[in-house]
Amino acid sequence: MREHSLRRANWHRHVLAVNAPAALARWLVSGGSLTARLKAHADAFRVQVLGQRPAPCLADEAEAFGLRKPARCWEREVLLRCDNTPVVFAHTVVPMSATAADWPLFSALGERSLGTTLFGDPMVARGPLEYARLRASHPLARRARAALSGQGMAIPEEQILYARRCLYRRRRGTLLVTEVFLPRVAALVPKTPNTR
Ligand SMILES: C=C(O[C@@H]1C=C(C(=O)O)C=C[C@H]1O)C(=O)O
Repeated sequence: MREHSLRRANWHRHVLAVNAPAALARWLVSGGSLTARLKAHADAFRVQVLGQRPAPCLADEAEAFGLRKPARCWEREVLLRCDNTPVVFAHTVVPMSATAADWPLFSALGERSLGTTLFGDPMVARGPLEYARLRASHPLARRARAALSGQGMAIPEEQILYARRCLYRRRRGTLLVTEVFLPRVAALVPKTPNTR
């Protein structure tokens, strides 16, 4: 069944526009690497790779890239797991127009976090965060739900999922990361008292 990849979300520059519960809003606006922050809330952190393959980007991703229609991209989808609980579904797309020199580490990442390659590289420019409420019909909400099926953590269809996205640039390449925050992220507790 076509997953309505033309379904778009309304992406906002200000987090208040998505009216997220406070426990989620804190994660949506968190600066720096999400990986580093999640690691501070878990004894064990894992990037579970769901797939990395060629695929057309979504309609609202084409818009973010300034393209008139979806372009073929390298697509990477992962679940970020804290103490084996999935807390974020992350979806990253790199237009095929980018060269290996633009994102030298992307293709061979495996279960290493993408964040470690983005935040450690002075050549990477990070754009502003954007926020959205994803209804069940949004392709990324569908994929996040599908990724959790069979893990006893089914998300009710009527539940809104909160997401953020960020455009990164390096040399002539662009890379768009979208993070869909799963309900269980709200229950994470810092492992060290001064972590927010
Ligand atoms: C961008 C980051 O990398 C994280 C890791 C990702 C991956 O390995 O695919 C994708 C999105 C992020 O949540 C980060 O840590 O901030």
